[in-house]
Amino acid sequence: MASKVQGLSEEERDHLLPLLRNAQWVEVVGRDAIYKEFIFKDFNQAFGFMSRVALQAEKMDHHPEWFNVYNKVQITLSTHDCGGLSQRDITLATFVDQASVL
Ligand SMILES: C[C@H](O)[C@H](O)[C@H]1CNC2=NC(N)=NC(=O)C2=N1
Repeated sequence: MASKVQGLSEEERDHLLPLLRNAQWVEVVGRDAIYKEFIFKDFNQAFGFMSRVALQAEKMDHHPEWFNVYNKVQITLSTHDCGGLSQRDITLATFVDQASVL
């Protein structure tokens, strides 16, 4: 069974969510999750990005919900093990942003 993951505290949310919003992540309505859309030059760039994120996700054992068509990748991050946002989503969001500009 997946062990318990702590959700973000109110203090952590107050600190972290504005930083994420500055980086164009939005809070999903009706669900404790964050979302961002990435547009690349073409499918090759989009899939290269997804490959980098996929390898990191496996390393972290923390996986994105995502949707890709051609050059567009839409990503939702949330932690199923705590039913909402945790530090793991923040860490993965930071990695995703870095991987999107390589
Ligand atoms: C068993 C396995 O470690 C868990 O199910 C992991 C896998 N990847 C995961 N990914 C995400 N986004 N949330 C989780 O709670 C999660 N849990």
